[in-house]
Amino acid sequence: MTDFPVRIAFDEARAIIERIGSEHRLPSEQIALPRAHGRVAAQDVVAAIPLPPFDNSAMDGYALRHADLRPDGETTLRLTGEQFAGPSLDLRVGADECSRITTGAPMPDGADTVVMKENTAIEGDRVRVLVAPKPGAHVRRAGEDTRVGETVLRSGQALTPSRIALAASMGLAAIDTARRPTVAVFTTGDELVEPGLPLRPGQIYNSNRELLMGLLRADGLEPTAWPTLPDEPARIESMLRDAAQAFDLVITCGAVSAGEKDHIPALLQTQGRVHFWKVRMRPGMPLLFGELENAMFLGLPGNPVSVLATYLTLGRGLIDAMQGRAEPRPRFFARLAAPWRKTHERLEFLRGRLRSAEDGVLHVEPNPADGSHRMRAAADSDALIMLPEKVQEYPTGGVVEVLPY
Ligand SMILES: Nc1nc2c(c(=O)[nH]1)N[C@H]1C(S)=C(S)[C@@H](COP(=O)(O)OP(=O)(O)OC[C@H]3O[C@@H](n4cnc5c(N)ncnc54)[C@H](O)[C@@H]3O)O[C@H]1N2
Ligand code: MOO
Repeated sequence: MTDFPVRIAFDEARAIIERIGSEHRLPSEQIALPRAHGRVAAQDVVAAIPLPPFDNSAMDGYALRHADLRPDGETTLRLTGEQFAGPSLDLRVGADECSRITTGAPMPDGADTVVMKENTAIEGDRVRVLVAPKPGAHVRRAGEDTRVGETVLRSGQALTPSRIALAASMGLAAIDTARRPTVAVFTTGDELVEPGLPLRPGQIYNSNRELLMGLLRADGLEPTAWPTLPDEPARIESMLRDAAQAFDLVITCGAVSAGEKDHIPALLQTQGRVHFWKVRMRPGMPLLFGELENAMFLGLPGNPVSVLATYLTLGRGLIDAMQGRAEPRPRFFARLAAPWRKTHERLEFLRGRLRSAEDGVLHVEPNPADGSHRMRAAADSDALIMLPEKVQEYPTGGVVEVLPY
């Protein structure tokens, strides 16, 4: 008898992870803008200044009054000043006058239109306007992008470079963001050898550590890799406890299935807490989610492709929830470029390669090597193909959800 759900549906696993992750939301901290990239905003940003802050020119040329231009043919204006991008010189353009202006420079008083330099000829202090611009041409109006008081960023949004740049253009030097989880990464198993060392019969190189560290780093985290756990319960317990006291999230891979050396589920049941064990998905079925000491605990199955699939489909969601990310990640759909037949009823995250054709349709080519140890197939692919529970036949051209990686 267990007091936690076992062999649950993927959607249920995702819902539990999102709920528990949000309950363990990390505190927010104010952080300098250059360090906020990739984090999640923990405050709304309301525009305190308009954007652009003042009327300014969109072109290098001459600022003039449109009313002075002759409707038929050229007009000659008197050049009375020059305003470059920089501090405003408080210039004024009067009747039949113009002022030299550069892109981004404030519009002189009186001027309402800019003529591009290329459409003029200059003779001493006279400017001939060869091609008349339309009224108001090439003027960027104060506040046309953002008005004062508008909410331009919301708490829970991911801080992309464009959003950081928007905050910078409002003059913000720092922003409240969710603290990023600290993550301890463990691999397990007496068969593992670090790359660079000789391999003895029965041993394999540790590839999951690089995989998991890379996935976490690509999501903006700074994970810490611990030495590989031996298949020995006392040492596993002491190392995992150490990590769980100091980190927000502990992620292990391996030792969560049914083997005699799969010690992690028992450890969590007796010394921590299990929120669920085993999800009806392939790969990744023996996934374990719980808590140990102060940390959230994610026990990923050891097969390398299971690590990839469980991190992308559930691990990332936990990290998002812990940071209070409210914005759903974009979803993508594609047409199968070849038919597929599942040999089981579980939800499958098959690997495949995306390509888009000129008709604007995204296609995905399934890789037939579907075993969860087939890292080569995962490396040759660039997306997980989601094949729902129960359905087993997937015809060519059928629409499937894909998760690019
Ligand atoms: N009787 C059962 N056997 C298995 C079940 C089951 O339900 N009943 N589930 C299978 C499924 S599905 C998976 S997935 C695996 C998961 O097992 P574990 O999470 O306990 O992982 P391990 O046994 O430790 O390792 C599995 C596999 O992956 C290799 N591995 C482990 N760590 C690494 C690493 N860091 N780098 C590269 N490769 C690694 C390991 O050598 C094994 O080959 O269990 C099935 N069995
Ligand atoms: O579900 Mo396991 O993850 O086959 O590989």
